[in-house]
Amino acid sequence: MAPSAIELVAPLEYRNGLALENLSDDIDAVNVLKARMQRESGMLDKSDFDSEKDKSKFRQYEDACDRVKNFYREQHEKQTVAYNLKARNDFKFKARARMSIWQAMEKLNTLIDESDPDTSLSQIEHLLQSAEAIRRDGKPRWMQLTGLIHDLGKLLFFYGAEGQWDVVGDTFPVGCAFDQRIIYPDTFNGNPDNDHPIYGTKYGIYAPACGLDNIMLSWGHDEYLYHVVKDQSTLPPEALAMIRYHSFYPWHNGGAYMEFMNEHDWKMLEAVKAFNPYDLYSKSDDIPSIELLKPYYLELIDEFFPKKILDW
Ligand SMILES: O[C@H]1[C@H](O)[C@@H](O)[C@H](O)[C@@H](O)[C@H]1O
Ligand SMILES: [Fe+2]
Ligand SMILES: [Fe+2]
Repeated sequence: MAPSAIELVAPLEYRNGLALENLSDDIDAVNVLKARMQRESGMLDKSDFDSEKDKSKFRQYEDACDRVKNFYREQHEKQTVAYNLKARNDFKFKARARMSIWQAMEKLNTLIDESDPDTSLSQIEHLLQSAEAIRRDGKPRWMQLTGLIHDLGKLLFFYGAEGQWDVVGDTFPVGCAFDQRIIYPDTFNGNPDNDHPIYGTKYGIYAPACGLDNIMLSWGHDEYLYHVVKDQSTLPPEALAMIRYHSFYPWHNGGAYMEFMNEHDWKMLEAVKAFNPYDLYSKSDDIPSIELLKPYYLELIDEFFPKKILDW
């Protein structure tokens, strides 16, 4: 019988089954081993077990492992209006850290995103995969840089987050009814806002066509990074929208909450949709070489961030 992908790439301890029983599913196992093998051997070419996945295999939440399901249950129960007001207040008044973009990317290297059924690579690798996919397609430099930084808001995890539930995962508005197009919609039954007399209604605390800028999206890496980048870079509005709304899948992918959009949002929706495939599908690309790519991206960062050291 032909050896499986795991057997082909696994170091001896894995082949003997010692560590494999701890790994929840095949995709985790293959990604972790692939990353490790490539890092150790300096081999960065397409390998013969390459797991190029077909597009319908991404974001399969019904088949996801318990880690992902538990993550969303907790997030959907805890993202309330009250929590979101507190998070924004903390963001405004608490000092966090000062560092460069590249330092931020390196710091994120230890975070494995519990909400993500499609990758278990470290965040720096995901950022480089996204940026490289955008660059390969000949897209503008500001968009390449947006790919490179779009998830840096996950740094929040190290600065006062209550867990991963207020950092990663898809986003959705709070203060109005939770839409059925959000993944695992039933888990909102445990959210105290769900049957609130105002927050539980279609428009809630908002008015039709008020603009997404006036909607409070569940607090996490998108909203946080948007505020950091808006004030400290020269990136265009499209880049800011890509950052702020890239996790708002019920909107850009599901077509929910359109009633709140204004004219500007319709333009931004196009940008966010153009960005999405590079974020999502690059997760099955080869693992990029951080050291080889560093000089190119350091120059790109300098182009749009006038200050080397940012306030996070
Ligand atoms: O699990 C992922 C991950 O956390 C991404 O960074 C986020 O942008 C996505 O919306 C989410 O589904
Ligand atoms: Fe993200
Ligand atoms: Fe991402």
